[in-house]
Amino acid sequence: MEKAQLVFVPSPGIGHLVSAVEVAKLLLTRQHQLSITVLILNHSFFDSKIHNYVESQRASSSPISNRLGFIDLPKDETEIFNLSSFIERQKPHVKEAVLKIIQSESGVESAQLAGFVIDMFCTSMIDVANEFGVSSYIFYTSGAAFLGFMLYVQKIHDEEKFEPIEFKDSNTELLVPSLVNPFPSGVMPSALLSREWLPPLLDSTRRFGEAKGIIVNTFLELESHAIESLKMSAVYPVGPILDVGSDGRNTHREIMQWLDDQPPSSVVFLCFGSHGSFDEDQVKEIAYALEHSGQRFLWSLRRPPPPGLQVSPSDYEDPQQVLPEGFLDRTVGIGKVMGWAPQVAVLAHPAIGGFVSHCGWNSILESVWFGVPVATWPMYAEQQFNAFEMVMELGLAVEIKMDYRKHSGVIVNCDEIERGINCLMKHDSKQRKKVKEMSEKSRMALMEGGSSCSWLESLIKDVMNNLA
Ligand SMILES: O=c1ccn([C@@H]2O[C@H](COP(=O)(O)OP(=O)(O)O[C@H]3O[C@H](CO)[C@@H](O)[C@H](O)[C@H]3O)[C@@H](O)[C@H]2O)c(=O)[nH]1
Repeated sequence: MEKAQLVFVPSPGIGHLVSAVEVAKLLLTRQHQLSITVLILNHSFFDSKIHNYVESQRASSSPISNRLGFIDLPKDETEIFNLSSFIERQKPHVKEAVLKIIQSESGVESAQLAGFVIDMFCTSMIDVANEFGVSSYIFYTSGAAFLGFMLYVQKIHDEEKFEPIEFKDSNTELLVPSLVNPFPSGVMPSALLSREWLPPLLDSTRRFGEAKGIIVNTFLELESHAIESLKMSAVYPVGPILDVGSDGRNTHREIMQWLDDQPPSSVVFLCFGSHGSFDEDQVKEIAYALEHSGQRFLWSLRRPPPPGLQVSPSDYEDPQQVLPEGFLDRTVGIGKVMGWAPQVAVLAHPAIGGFVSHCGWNSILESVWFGVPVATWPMYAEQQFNAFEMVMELGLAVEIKMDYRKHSGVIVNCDEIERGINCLMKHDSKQRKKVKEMSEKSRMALMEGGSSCSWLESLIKDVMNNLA
């Protein structure tokens, strides 16, 4: 069999990059004639997490390491960051990197370029794949229901002049093919209400049909209705694709040891993704709720970036400066406050009984994988949609809020938060039972003969056939 080469172009966010690299690893493990180069888009605004992650991947050694390469593209120094124009400016860099790969692969035993795997936000890279005369596959880092939602919104936007922002205030519902329940106006995802994000999102969605396939980070048993509703070119639900390797003990020994000392399923974990942070007033309401609830807790609390700066939140040197006076002393026996958390290791720990989450898709898949029920607190991007799906469609979450939006000025009060947390931590809830069952299904999906494993095989076959 001929050797094949794929080029991956992930979006430069940790929630996109990690799962793209994990898909690459899955493909390489199953197909030994394949090698993959991941192109790392580079901007001076990006935080060090991306760089550190890539370095850790470069340093790790496994049987597939010699077939998985990373290339850093030249750093873009443009002052104001706008994703779609940034991606557009990367095209010549991508082209140059791919030309170099092809030239270095010119021997007899060389691997032929079999296609591009392009992140859902980088669809303009289809143009570059076309220049090389190879197929494009989209990697969709969110769920199948949201993919179906975007396809539907794009259709009614183009055909019936549907405007998400007008719908949001209409108090009506949408009948979306990828959802079982009517979709209420209040949970229209923040990204679709943004002047900056809506046009590129619609542009990307319009181009999905040009791809030879769409690889979705989901699995059939989780989103069966949504997956079956997608009537378009090949969709490959090959998930859940997660990086569940670390046990957190190298970097967060003290926190992990504290968890070791807590009873099973007794701790509520609060964590809001790579861009989640709250103003001081909201932080205090969360603190009051935790204290009143009496539940054990582990809270990843992060400092918002300075106003107007599009950078990620950072960790507080001293979180006491935003917490109610004496909070840390009063809760010393039952809770911990920290910055960036080793989320996967925390969710894997038997002491964790519930997860207050912003509902980023990776966080959702991680909660499912480890069988931890979620309380929804969406903030940005498509998270309001995911919260709706988790509570109403899948029954895997309870609601703290489904329609919260970052920078909306709304403050969720402590009673509402406390009610949500107590509901989340109930031992015999139907959500807990259901998420445990789904956890087992998620693991089976990836086993030999499981649904995702079979989809992965068909994807590999399709990629290898490109060389025929
Ligand atoms: O303190 C933290 C916070 C996050 N994480 C990890 O970072 C990832 C975060 O991913 P995700 O939960 O998907 O959230 P975002 O970083 O917000 O991801 C973006 O990308 C996702 C995939 O497209 C979307 O679903 C989200 O809405 C979008 O904001 C997860 O693997 C977490 O385990 C940590 O390890 N520690």
